[in-house]
Amino acid sequence: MATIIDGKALAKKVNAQTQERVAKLKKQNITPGIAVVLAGDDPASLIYTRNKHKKAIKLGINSILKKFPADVSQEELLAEIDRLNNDDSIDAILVQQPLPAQIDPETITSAILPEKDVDGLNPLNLGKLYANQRGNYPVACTPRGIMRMLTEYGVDLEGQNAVIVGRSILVGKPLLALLNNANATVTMAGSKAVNLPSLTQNADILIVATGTPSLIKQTDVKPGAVVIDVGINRLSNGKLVGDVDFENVKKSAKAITPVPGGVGPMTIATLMEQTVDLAQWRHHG
Ligand SMILES: NC(=O)C1=CN([C@@H]2O[C@H](COP(=O)(O)OP(=O)(O)OC[C@H]3O[C@@H](n4cnc5c(N)ncnc54)[C@H](OP(=O)(O)O)[C@@H]3O)[C@@H](O)[C@H]2O)C=CC1
Ligand SMILES: Nc1nc(=O)c2c([nH]1)NC[C@@H]1CN(c3ccc(C(=O)N[C@@H](CCC(=O)O)C(=O)O)cc3)C=[N+]21
Repeated sequence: MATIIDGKALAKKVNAQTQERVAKLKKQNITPGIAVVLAGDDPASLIYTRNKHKKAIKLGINSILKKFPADVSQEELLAEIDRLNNDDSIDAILVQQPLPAQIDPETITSAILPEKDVDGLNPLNLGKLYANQRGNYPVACTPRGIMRMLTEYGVDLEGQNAVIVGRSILVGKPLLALLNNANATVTMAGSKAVNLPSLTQNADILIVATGTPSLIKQTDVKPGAVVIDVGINRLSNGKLVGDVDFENVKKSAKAITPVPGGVGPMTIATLMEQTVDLAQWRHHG
Protein backbone atom coordinates (compact mmCIF):
# COMPACT_ATOMS: atom_id res chain seq x y z
CA MET A 1 0.00 0.00 0.00
CA ALA A 2 1.21 3.47 -0.90
CA THR A 3 2.24 6.14 1.56
CA ILE A 4 -0.47 8.80 1.51
CA ILE A 5 1.16 12.19 1.03
CA ASP A 6 -0.63 14.38 3.55
CA GLY A 7 -0.88 17.81 1.93
CA LYS A 8 -3.12 19.12 4.65
CA ALA A 9 -0.64 18.34 7.43
CA LEU A 10 2.29 19.74 5.44
CA ALA A 11 0.28 22.88 4.63
CA LYS A 12 -0.29 23.36 8.37
CA LYS A 13 3.46 23.25 8.96
CA VAL A 14 4.14 25.74 6.13
CA ASN A 15 1.37 28.04 7.39
CA ALA A 16 2.83 28.02 10.91
CA GLN A 17 6.21 29.09 9.49
CA THR A 18 4.53 31.81 7.42
CA GLN A 19 2.65 33.11 10.47
CA GLU A 20 5.93 33.44 12.38
CA ARG A 21 7.56 35.31 9.49
CA VAL A 22 4.58 37.69 9.29
CA ALA A 23 4.87 38.40 13.03
CA LYS A 24 8.59 39.21 12.62
CA LEU A 25 7.91 41.54 9.68
CA LYS A 26 5.22 43.35 11.67
CA LYS A 27 7.87 44.27 14.24
CA GLN A 28 9.56 46.16 11.38
CA ASN A 29 6.23 47.81 10.55
CA ILE A 30 5.77 45.69 7.43
CA THR A 31 2.45 43.90 6.88
CA PRO A 32 2.43 41.74 3.74
CA GLY A 33 -0.58 42.41 1.52
CA ILE A 34 -2.22 40.35 -1.22
CA ALA A 35 -4.87 41.41 -3.74
CA VAL A 36 -6.98 38.78 -5.46
CA VAL A 37 -8.78 39.88 -8.63
CA LEU A 38 -11.84 37.87 -9.62
CA ALA A 39 -13.86 38.44 -12.80
CA GLY A 40 -17.20 36.66 -13.19
CA ASP A 41 -19.16 34.47 -10.82
CA ASP A 42 -17.87 30.94 -11.39
CA PRO A 43 -18.90 29.23 -8.11
CA ALA A 44 -15.65 27.23 -7.72
CA SER A 45 -13.51 30.37 -8.26
CA LEU A 46 -15.61 32.20 -5.69
CA ILE A 47 -14.97 29.46 -3.10
CA TYR A 48 -11.21 29.40 -3.78
CA THR A 49 -10.80 33.16 -3.61
CA ARG A 50 -12.77 33.27 -0.33
CA ASN A 51 -10.57 30.46 1.08
CA LYS A 52 -7.42 32.35 0.11
CA HIS A 53 -8.78 35.52 1.69
CA LYS A 54 -9.66 33.74 4.96
CA LYS A 55 -6.26 32.02 5.18
CA ALA A 56 -4.42 35.30 4.58
CA ILE A 57 -6.32 37.07 7.36
CA LYS A 58 -5.68 34.13 9.71
CA LEU A 59 -1.92 34.39 9.12
CA GLY A 60 -1.87 38.17 9.62
CA ILE A 61 -1.56 39.05 5.93
CA ASN A 62 -3.66 41.95 4.60
CA SER A 63 -5.98 40.71 1.88
CA ILE A 64 -8.27 42.53 -0.49
CA LEU A 65 -10.66 40.91 -2.94
CA LYS A 66 -11.48 42.90 -6.10
CA LYS A 67 -14.59 41.50 -7.74
CA PHE A 68 -15.71 42.37 -11.27
CA PRO A 69 -18.79 41.28 -13.24
CA ALA A 70 -18.38 38.64 -15.98
CA ASP A 71 -18.77 41.33 -18.69
CA VAL A 72 -15.88 43.48 -17.36
CA SER A 73 -13.75 44.99 -20.13
CA GLN A 74 -10.04 44.31 -20.49
CA GLU A 75 -9.37 48.03 -20.01
CA GLU A 76 -11.11 48.01 -16.63
CA LEU A 77 -9.07 45.00 -15.46
CA LEU A 78 -5.83 46.57 -16.71
CA ALA A 79 -6.68 49.80 -14.88
CA GLU A 80 -7.18 47.83 -11.65
CA ILE A 81 -3.86 46.02 -12.11
CA ASP A 82 -2.17 49.37 -12.69
CA ARG A 83 -3.64 50.70 -9.43
CA LEU A 84 -2.46 47.60 -7.54
CA ASN A 85 1.01 47.77 -9.16
CA ASN A 86 1.33 51.29 -7.73
CA ASP A 87 -0.24 50.56 -4.32
CA ASP A 88 2.60 50.37 -1.80
CA SER A 89 0.53 48.29 0.64
CA ILE A 90 0.17 45.48 -1.92
CA ASP A 91 3.02 42.96 -2.29
CA ALA A 92 1.22 40.24 -4.24
CA ILE A 93 -1.35 40.31 -7.05
CA LEU A 94 -3.28 37.22 -8.17
CA VAL A 95 -5.79 37.28 -11.03
CA GLN A 96 -7.97 34.21 -10.68
CA GLN A 97 -8.17 31.98 -13.75
CA PRO A 98 -10.11 31.15 -15.88
CA LEU A 99 -10.97 34.66 -17.11
CA PRO A 100 -14.09 35.57 -19.15
CA ALA A 101 -13.70 35.03 -22.92
CA GLN A 102 -13.32 38.74 -23.82
CA ILE A 103 -10.16 38.98 -21.65
CA ASP A 104 -6.79 37.85 -23.00
CA PRO A 105 -5.01 36.09 -20.11
CA GLU A 106 -1.53 36.80 -21.54
CA THR A 107 -2.19 40.55 -21.62
CA ILE A 108 -3.29 40.41 -17.99
CA THR A 109 -0.37 38.35 -16.65
CA SER A 110 2.09 40.52 -18.59
CA ALA A 111 0.61 43.65 -16.99
CA ILE A 112 1.28 42.49 -13.42
CA LEU A 113 4.51 43.96 -12.09
CA PRO A 114 7.01 41.03 -12.00
CA GLU A 115 7.89 41.98 -8.39
CA LYS A 116 4.23 41.49 -7.37
CA ASP A 117 3.46 38.48 -9.56
CA VAL A 118 2.61 35.93 -6.86
CA ASP A 119 1.41 33.39 -9.47
CA GLY A 120 4.78 33.51 -11.29
CA LEU A 121 2.94 33.73 -14.63
CA ASN A 122 4.48 36.96 -15.92
CA PRO A 123 6.71 36.00 -18.90
CA LEU A 124 9.77 37.51 -17.17
CA ASN A 125 9.38 35.25 -14.13
CA LEU A 126 8.50 32.21 -16.22
CA GLY A 127 11.55 32.94 -18.40
CA LYS A 128 13.83 33.17 -15.37
CA LEU A 129 12.49 29.83 -14.17
CA TYR A 130 13.09 28.21 -17.55
CA ALA A 131 16.61 29.63 -17.64
CA ASN A 132 17.13 28.28 -14.09
CA GLN A 133 18.36 31.73 -13.04
CA ARG A 134 19.75 32.32 -9.59
CA GLY A 135 18.23 34.95 -7.30
CA ASN A 136 14.75 35.68 -6.05
CA TYR A 137 11.69 35.48 -8.25
CA PRO A 138 8.18 34.08 -7.79
CA VAL A 139 7.21 30.63 -9.11
CA ALA A 140 3.67 29.35 -9.75
CA CYS A 141 2.25 28.26 -6.39
CA THR A 142 0.86 24.82 -7.30
CA PRO A 143 4.14 23.62 -8.89
CA ARG A 144 6.21 25.15 -6.06
CA GLY A 145 3.95 23.41 -3.52
CA ILE A 146 4.36 20.09 -5.33
CA MET A 147 8.17 20.42 -5.24
CA ARG A 148 7.95 21.08 -1.50
CA MET A 149 5.85 17.93 -1.03
CA LEU A 150 8.38 15.85 -2.98
CA THR A 151 11.26 17.25 -0.92
CA GLU A 152 9.48 16.75 2.41
CA TYR A 153 8.69 13.13 1.53
CA GLY A 154 12.29 12.47 0.47
CA VAL A 155 11.50 11.75 -3.19
CA ASP A 156 14.70 11.62 -5.23
CA LEU A 157 14.41 13.46 -8.56
CA GLU A 158 17.89 13.38 -10.04
CA GLY A 159 18.00 11.13 -13.10
CA GLN A 160 14.45 9.89 -12.48
CA ASN A 161 11.74 9.79 -15.14
CA ALA A 162 9.14 12.43 -14.33
CA VAL A 163 6.02 12.47 -16.51
CA ILE A 164 3.58 15.40 -16.43
CA VAL A 165 0.11 14.99 -17.93
CA GLY A 166 -1.34 18.46 -18.65
CA ARG A 167 0.58 21.42 -20.08
CA SER A 168 -1.17 24.56 -18.83
CA ILE A 169 0.74 27.74 -18.04
CA LEU A 170 -0.54 27.51 -14.42
CA VAL A 171 0.62 23.96 -13.64
CA GLY A 172 2.30 21.84 -16.35
CA LYS A 173 4.72 24.35 -17.86
CA PRO A 174 6.26 25.71 -14.63
CA LEU A 175 6.47 22.16 -13.27
CA LEU A 176 8.37 21.05 -16.37
CA ALA A 177 11.01 23.69 -15.65
CA LEU A 178 11.20 22.95 -11.90
CA LEU A 179 11.66 19.20 -12.44
CA ASN A 180 14.15 19.80 -15.22
CA ASN A 181 16.09 22.21 -12.99
CA ALA A 182 16.13 19.43 -10.36
CA ASN A 183 17.82 17.16 -12.95
CA ALA A 184 14.88 14.85 -13.56
CA THR A 185 14.26 13.52 -17.08
CA VAL A 186 10.95 15.14 -17.91
CA THR A 187 8.21 14.16 -20.36
CA MET A 188 5.14 16.34 -20.79
CA ALA A 189 1.95 15.08 -22.45
CA GLY A 190 -1.30 16.80 -23.37
CA SER A 191 -4.56 15.78 -24.98
CA LYS A 192 -2.84 15.09 -28.33
CA ALA A 193 -0.50 12.46 -26.88
CA VAL A 194 -0.47 9.21 -28.83
CA ASN A 195 -0.59 6.23 -26.43
CA LEU A 196 -0.61 8.10 -23.11
CA PRO A 197 -0.36 4.87 -21.02
CA SER A 198 2.98 3.99 -22.65
CA LEU A 199 4.31 7.33 -21.38
CA THR A 200 2.81 7.25 -17.88
CA GLN A 201 3.92 3.64 -17.34
CA ASN A 202 7.49 4.85 -17.70
CA ALA A 203 7.18 7.41 -14.88
CA ASP A 204 9.03 7.13 -11.58
CA ILE A 205 7.20 10.32 -10.66
CA LEU A 206 3.82 10.88 -12.31
CA ILE A 207 2.07 14.24 -12.04
CA VAL A 208 -1.42 14.60 -13.44
CA ALA A 209 -3.16 17.96 -13.99
CA THR A 210 -5.89 17.67 -16.61
CA GLY A 211 -9.32 18.04 -14.99
CA THR A 212 -10.41 14.60 -16.26
CA PRO A 213 -11.73 12.30 -13.52
CA SER A 214 -10.28 8.74 -13.53
CA LEU A 215 -7.95 9.50 -16.46
CA ILE A 216 -5.17 7.50 -14.78
CA LYS A 217 -5.92 3.86 -13.86
CA GLN A 218 -3.80 1.40 -11.90
CA THR A 219 -2.53 -0.23 -15.12
CA ASP A 220 -1.25 3.18 -16.34
CA VAL A 221 1.13 3.50 -13.37
CA LYS A 222 4.46 1.75 -12.83
CA PRO A 223 4.44 -0.20 -9.53
CA GLY A 224 6.45 1.77 -6.98
CA ALA A 225 5.88 5.15 -8.68
CA VAL A 226 5.17 8.40 -6.81
CA VAL A 227 1.83 9.84 -8.00
CA ILE A 228 0.82 13.50 -7.60
CA ASP A 229 -2.82 14.23 -8.46
CA VAL A 230 -3.46 17.92 -9.15
CA GLY A 231 -6.95 17.52 -10.63
CA ILE A 232 -9.99 18.92 -8.85
CA ASN A 233 -13.26 17.56 -10.23
CA ARG A 234 -16.71 17.90 -8.71
CA LEU A 235 -18.82 14.84 -9.68
CA SER A 236 -22.59 15.07 -10.18
CA ASN A 237 -23.07 13.38 -6.78
CA GLY A 238 -21.17 16.27 -5.19
CA LYS A 239 -18.02 14.24 -4.47
CA LEU A 240 -14.63 15.91 -5.08
CA VAL A 241 -12.13 13.70 -6.96
CA GLY A 242 -8.80 14.09 -8.74
CA ASP A 243 -7.67 12.79 -12.14
CA VAL A 244 -6.32 9.50 -10.71
CA ASP A 245 -8.27 6.38 -9.69
CA PHE A 246 -6.98 6.79 -6.13
CA GLU A 247 -8.48 3.61 -4.57
CA ASN A 248 -6.80 1.28 -7.08
CA VAL A 249 -3.59 3.18 -7.85
CA LYS A 250 -2.72 3.36 -4.14
CA LYS A 251 -2.47 -0.45 -4.07
CA SER A 252 0.70 -0.48 -6.19
CA ALA A 253 2.18 3.05 -6.01
CA LYS A 254 4.95 3.95 -3.56
CA ALA A 255 3.27 7.22 -2.56
CA ILE A 256 0.19 9.15 -3.69
CA THR A 257 -1.59 12.43 -2.94
CA PRO A 258 -5.31 12.31 -2.07
CA VAL A 259 -8.00 14.68 -3.37
CA PRO A 260 -9.07 16.55 -1.33
CA GLY A 261 -6.23 17.03 1.15
CA GLY A 262 -3.25 16.76 -1.22
CA VAL A 263 -2.03 19.40 -3.66
CA GLY A 264 -4.91 21.88 -2.99
CA PRO A 265 -4.00 22.87 0.58
CA MET A 266 -0.32 23.11 -0.41
CA THR A 267 -1.22 25.55 -3.22
CA ILE A 268 -2.87 27.90 -0.73
CA ALA A 269 -0.04 27.52 1.81
CA THR A 270 2.54 28.26 -0.90
CA LEU A 271 0.56 31.29 -2.05
CA MET A 272 0.72 32.71 1.47
CA GLU A 273 4.41 31.84 1.84
CA GLN A 274 5.24 33.50 -1.46
CA THR A 275 3.24 36.61 -0.55
CA VAL A 276 5.57 36.99 2.44
CA ASP A 277 8.61 36.26 0.20
CA LEU A 278 7.53 39.08 -2.13
CA ALA A 279 7.07 41.48 0.80
CA GLN A 280 10.55 40.63 2.09
CA TRP A 281 12.22 40.95 -1.30
CA ARG A 282 10.49 44.27 -1.98
CA HIS A 283 11.52 45.77 1.37
CA HIS A 284 14.90 44.13 1.94
CA GLY A 285 15.99 42.85 -1.48
N1 LIG B 1 -4.99 21.46 -6.61
C1 LIG B 1 -4.65 22.67 -7.05
O1 LIG B 1 -4.07 23.43 -6.33
C2 LIG B 1 -4.95 23.05 -8.44
C3 LIG B 1 -5.76 22.25 -9.17
N2 LIG B 1 -6.02 22.53 -10.48
C4 LIG B 1 -6.84 21.54 -11.19
O2 LIG B 1 -5.98 20.83 -12.07
C5 LIG B 1 -6.65 20.53 -13.28
C6 LIG B 1 -5.89 21.15 -14.43
O3 LIG B 1 -5.89 22.55 -14.30
P1 LIG B 1 -5.23 23.52 -15.39
O4 LIG B 1 -3.83 23.08 -15.61
O5 LIG B 1 -5.51 24.89 -14.97
O6 LIG B 1 -6.18 23.08 -16.62
P2 LIG B 1 -6.29 23.49 -18.15
O7 LIG B 1 -7.69 23.16 -18.51
O8 LIG B 1 -5.73 24.81 -18.39
O9 LIG B 1 -5.34 22.41 -18.86
C7 LIG B 1 -5.63 21.06 -18.90
C8 LIG B 1 -4.48 20.33 -19.55
O10 LIG B 1 -4.76 18.94 -19.51
C9 LIG B 1 -4.63 18.37 -20.80
N3 LIG B 1 -5.60 17.30 -20.96
C10 LIG B 1 -6.94 17.38 -20.87
N4 LIG B 1 -7.51 16.18 -21.08
C11 LIG B 1 -6.48 15.32 -21.31
C12 LIG B 1 -6.42 13.94 -21.62
N5 LIG B 1 -7.52 13.19 -21.71
N6 LIG B 1 -5.20 13.38 -21.80
C13 LIG B 1 -4.08 14.12 -21.71
N7 LIG B 1 -4.08 15.44 -21.43
C14 LIG B 1 -5.27 16.02 -21.24
C15 LIG B 1 -4.87 19.49 -21.78
O11 LIG B 1 -4.18 19.19 -22.97
P3 LIG B 1 -4.08 20.20 -24.24
O12 LIG B 1 -3.07 21.23 -23.85
O13 LIG B 1 -3.62 19.32 -25.34
O14 LIG B 1 -5.46 20.75 -24.43
C16 LIG B 1 -4.26 20.69 -21.02
O15 LIG B 1 -2.89 20.81 -21.27
C17 LIG B 1 -8.07 21.04 -13.08
O16 LIG B 1 -8.85 20.00 -12.56
C18 LIG B 1 -7.90 22.14 -12.04
O17 LIG B 1 -9.08 22.35 -11.30
C19 LIG B 1 -5.45 23.60 -11.10
C20 LIG B 1 -4.63 24.45 -10.40
C21 LIG B 1 -4.36 24.26 -9.01
N1 LIG C 1 -4.45 32.64 -10.94
C1 LIG C 1 -4.78 31.46 -10.42
N2 LIG C 1 -3.94 30.85 -9.55
C2 LIG C 1 -4.27 29.64 -9.00
O1 LIG C 1 -3.50 29.07 -8.21
C3 LIG C 1 -5.53 29.04 -9.37
C4 LIG C 1 -6.35 29.73 -10.28
N3 LIG C 1 -5.95 30.92 -10.78
N4 LIG C 1 -7.52 29.20 -10.67
C5 LIG C 1 -8.03 27.94 -10.15
C6 LIG C 1 -6.92 27.04 -9.68
C7 LIG C 1 -7.40 25.99 -8.72
N5 LIG C 1 -6.71 26.25 -7.49
C8 LIG C 1 -6.96 25.57 -6.29
C9 LIG C 1 -6.47 26.00 -5.09
C10 LIG C 1 -6.78 25.34 -3.91
C11 LIG C 1 -7.59 24.23 -3.91
C12 LIG C 1 -7.94 23.57 -2.62
O2 LIG C 1 -7.72 24.10 -1.55
N6 LIG C 1 -8.51 22.35 -2.65
C13 LIG C 1 -8.93 21.59 -1.48
C14 LIG C 1 -10.42 21.32 -1.46
C15 LIG C 1 -11.29 22.47 -1.79
C16 LIG C 1 -12.76 22.11 -1.84
O3 LIG C 1 -13.24 21.42 -0.92
O4 LIG C 1 -13.42 22.53 -2.81
C17 LIG C 1 -8.24 20.24 -1.47
O5 LIG C 1 -7.82 19.80 -2.55
O6 LIG C 1 -8.15 19.64 -0.41
C18 LIG C 1 -8.06 23.77 -5.11
C19 LIG C 1 -7.74 24.42 -6.30
C20 LIG C 1 -5.90 27.33 -7.63
N7 LIG C 1 -5.96 27.83 -8.88
